[in-house]
Amino acid sequence: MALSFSAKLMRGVSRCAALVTPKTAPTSCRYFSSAENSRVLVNLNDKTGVATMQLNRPPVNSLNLEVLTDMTIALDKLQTEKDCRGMILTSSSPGIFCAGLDIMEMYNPQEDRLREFWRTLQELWKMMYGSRLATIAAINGHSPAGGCLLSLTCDYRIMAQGKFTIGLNETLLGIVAPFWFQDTMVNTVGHRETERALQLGLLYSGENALKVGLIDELVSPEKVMETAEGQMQMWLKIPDFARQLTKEQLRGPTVQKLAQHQEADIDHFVNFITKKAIQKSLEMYLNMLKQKKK
Ligand SMILES: CCCCC/C=C/C(=O)SCCNC(=O)CCNC(=O)[C@H](O)C(C)(C)COP(=O)(O)OP(=O)(O)OC[C@H]1O[C@@H](n2cnc3c(N)ncnc32)[C@H](O)[C@@H]1OP(=O)(O)O
Repeated sequence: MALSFSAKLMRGVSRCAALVTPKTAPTSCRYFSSAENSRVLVNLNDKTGVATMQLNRPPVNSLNLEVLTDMTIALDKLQTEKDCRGMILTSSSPGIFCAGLDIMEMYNPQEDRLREFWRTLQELWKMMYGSRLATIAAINGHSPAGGCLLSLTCDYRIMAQGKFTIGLNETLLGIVAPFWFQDTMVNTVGHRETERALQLGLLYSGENALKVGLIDELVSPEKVMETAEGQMQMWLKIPDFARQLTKEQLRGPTVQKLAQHQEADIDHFVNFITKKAIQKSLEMYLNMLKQKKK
């Protein structure tokens, strides 16, 4: 019998999210670590109640089914830790925050896996966007497409200065950002800027992202984490219930919209991505990525 998503999540939690304290860990830090979930590195500081989740899938932290599953399991686990109040999302590879969805999941896909991949992304998005935790994205490198989406689910974004870019560039791949990607962007930068950004597949420099409000701060790469930690302290000064209810009022309707159309969105995604013309566009984009290296 097929397991529901939440049943899979629970199975995953008991399987891999045990809290382990390595000998070298500071006593206030608990690490969620096991060979199985090392694609995301998570630790929770018991003194501050702040967790750090690092994407850890070199070379570019592209999001495949396994990474998305591990993130979902880790976030679920953190949210059930009553002392955990905030989370900083970052990458273990300075220079690359996240290259977005793993294009190989969408190129020549097996339908069952493709469906599971998309459902897991939907679930992660709903959990992140509606999280009870205060969430801050410490964007320490490039953040296109799904990487930008992940950062947009957070409450605050800090990006590293440099030649890094961020944006929902799906149209450059010949694909279309679904309505809930668009909604998240509209809620952040407004309708007009989203129209321009999504149609043109804009990848913003840090300076331009700051101008349009896609990020909240632009700091030198070595200051990204300490800025995130400082900002988190401000968010945690607010009583949790007041902050959480306010977030729920603002974001709840957007989350509900996807929840109500989730199955139709999966059908639409599978139907769209498996079209010959779309497969051709993905192939050309993958070739372009490879050519860029030569
Ligand atoms: C209805 C449909 C909706 C679908 C919504 C889709 C959302 C998405 O997120 S689609 C993915 C969009 N992502 C991108 O456009 C980013 C593509 N990548 C890049 O631009 C760059 O890789 C970079 C700026 C993120 C990093 O550049 P650099 O450090 O120079 O690294 P390389 O380009 O050499 O990449 C190394 C290696 O990784 C492969 N790769 C990069 N991104 C992806 C990806 N998203 N998925 C799969 N593979 C990726 C790249 O091809 C290289 O592979 P090798 O040549 O085999 O080493």
